[in-house]
Amino acid sequence: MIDAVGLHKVYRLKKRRVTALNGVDLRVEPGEIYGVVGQSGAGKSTLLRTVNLLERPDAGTVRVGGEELTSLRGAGLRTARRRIGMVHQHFALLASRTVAGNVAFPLEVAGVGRTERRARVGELLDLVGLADKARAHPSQLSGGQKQRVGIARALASRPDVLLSDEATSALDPATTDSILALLRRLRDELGLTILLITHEMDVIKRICDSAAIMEAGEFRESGRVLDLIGTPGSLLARSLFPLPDRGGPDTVVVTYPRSYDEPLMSELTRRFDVDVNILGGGVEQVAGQSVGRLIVDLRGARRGPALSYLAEHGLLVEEAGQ
Ligand SMILES: Nc1ncnc2c1ncn2[C@@H]1O[C@H](COP(=O)(O)OP(=O)(O)OP(=O)(O)O)[C@@H](O)[C@H]1O
Repeated sequence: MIDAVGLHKVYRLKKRRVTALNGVDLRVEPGEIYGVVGQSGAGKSTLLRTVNLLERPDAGTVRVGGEELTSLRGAGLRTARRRIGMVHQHFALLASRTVAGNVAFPLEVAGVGRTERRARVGELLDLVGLADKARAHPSQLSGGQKQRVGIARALASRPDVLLSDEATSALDPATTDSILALLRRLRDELGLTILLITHEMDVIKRICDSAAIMEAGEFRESGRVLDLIGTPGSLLARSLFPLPDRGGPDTVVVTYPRSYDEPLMSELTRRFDVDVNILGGGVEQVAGQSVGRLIVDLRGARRGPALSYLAEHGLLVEEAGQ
């Protein structure tokens, strides 16, 4: 659905040049929730703004739904952009307009008639659970409610793609949960494709199917979240499951990249007569699976076969020192 290839962007300031995108390739499949995570200055906002051509890349192409946006300008680009909604961290609502007026705004700009506009605004407010707030003004709403208005407005033109610029960063944890749940429901019900940027690993863990870790204008790694977690040396796995820096020569890191019903650790003790001492780790729900990562001391004459047994069962085993 989104296919961006070879994106480069350099900002030229008075005394220096800042490379915000340095050869980024991004592919987001239809109906996928894709998260780009990185620290401040990594280039996430520039990437997001490049996907809908609010920022024109110096090099590279952007295709959305098969259409090459980088080849469009003017009215053609404006029409193509209607297929892409955008949600902002600080909501960007018009204070003087009611909730309904804010949601109606893009429809007015697009020349949609009054009767159709009213019906559509009603549908959208229902969709985000704010039907009773149509006449309220933004100042009367909580942060979570404001973001729901932002989402309803972004969906007004029935886009296929939603871009989310740190949509939950200004919200408390419980409200963040409810907005993430809403985004997932919208993906499921409307078949939306969602590209979000965030500095919170938790957002990746909670709703993303795929993710990229961005640093200094580049993707350090990218792919399906569960595949990345199961890849040796994965930065994403390390960030999602920080482990204590402990252990010695017998210590391994064991990653479960999907849910397992079998009690593998006790099986290991029984079958191979090894001592298993868990030094740290955790199990979390990621992309609908119970995924875990443990740092374990594993000792005994049959340590080697025990580790092979884990690997044969699809677990990733890495020596802790590596
Ligand atoms: N309009 C601009 N003019 C000059 N430099 C810019 C501009 N926009 C971004 N930059 C610079 O480009 C780099 C990438 O910025 P960008 O905002 O894309 O990163 P980010 O990962 O989204 O960070 P943040 O989370 O802080 O917004 C930074 O060094 C930033 O200072």
